[in-house]
Amino acid sequence: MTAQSRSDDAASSSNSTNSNDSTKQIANNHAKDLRKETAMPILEAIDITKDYDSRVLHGLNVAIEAGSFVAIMGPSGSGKTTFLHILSGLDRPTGGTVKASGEELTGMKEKDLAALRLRRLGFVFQNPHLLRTLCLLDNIALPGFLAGDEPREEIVARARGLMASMGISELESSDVAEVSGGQLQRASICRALINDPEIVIGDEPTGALNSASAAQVLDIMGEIRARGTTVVLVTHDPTVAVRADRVLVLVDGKITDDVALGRYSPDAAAERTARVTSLLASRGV
Ligand SMILES: Nc1ncnc2c1ncn2[C@@H]1O[C@H](COP(=O)(O)OP(=O)(O)OP(=O)(O)O)[C@@H](O)[C@H]1O
Repeated sequence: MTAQSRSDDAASSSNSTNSNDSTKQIANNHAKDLRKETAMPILEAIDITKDYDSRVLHGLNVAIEAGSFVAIMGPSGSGKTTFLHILSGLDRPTGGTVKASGEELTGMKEKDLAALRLRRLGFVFQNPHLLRTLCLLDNIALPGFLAGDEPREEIVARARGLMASMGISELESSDVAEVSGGQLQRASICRALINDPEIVIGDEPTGALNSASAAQVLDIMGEIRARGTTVVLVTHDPTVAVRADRVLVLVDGKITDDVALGRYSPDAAAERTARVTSLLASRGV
């Protein structure tokens, strides 16, 4: 066990009570009015292709419903991250169209895309890209300041509420280098949520965490989604994918499987894990 994972374990056990509260508070902070949902997909990929030296995405079509939790899986190099970046406006496709709530991202100017990413999407990566020059509270509040829609005190209050909900209140003034990987990832989820996004995008958000911290992050993701925020994750890990209600498998830049698992419940975890594992095995993953 590494020093980092030991400190994650300590953090996760000392924060277990907070984590239970966490979910309620996230819910309050990020409750979406489900009645506002429409039948229009919140994200839609139409005939997406991407060429580097050769073609890596081959005409992908996916419609993601508002409020759903989608896991994208597949072998290394199959195009998962490329597709996620295109879906979320971090990258542009070579061909095809991406729509967010019916609005085309593909032809948007970079300035408008950046504004959309800032206000409507929240990103959680395997390695949290927090700024070393800022304390955790300021890192979390920063996207709120950048959006510039609200008084700073309100943004800071929301950042504090999110930190409390994730059990990391005591780390407000900490430097990025002073906290464990699990705590850092919880801070990066707070940052992703600060502008109350419609969609949380994750690229292996538990990939660098020990199992206790990973489970905590997954519980948080599940709660975010349970309140109506759409969650789209890339993952290699079947224990992450079983939390999703839909699993897409990408092999050689094509969607080979699109499987509806239904809502996660812990009682069905083993059965769902077996289903996802056998699906991946059938694709040679
Ligand atoms: N910026 C780039 N320039 C050139 N080729 C790239 C670039 N980004 C990705 N690729 C190539 O595109 C293909 C798909 O890469 P991508 O990272 O999307 O796969 P992945 O399924 O996410 O892989 P992993 O699971 O290992 O992260 C790979 O062959 C990769 O080498």
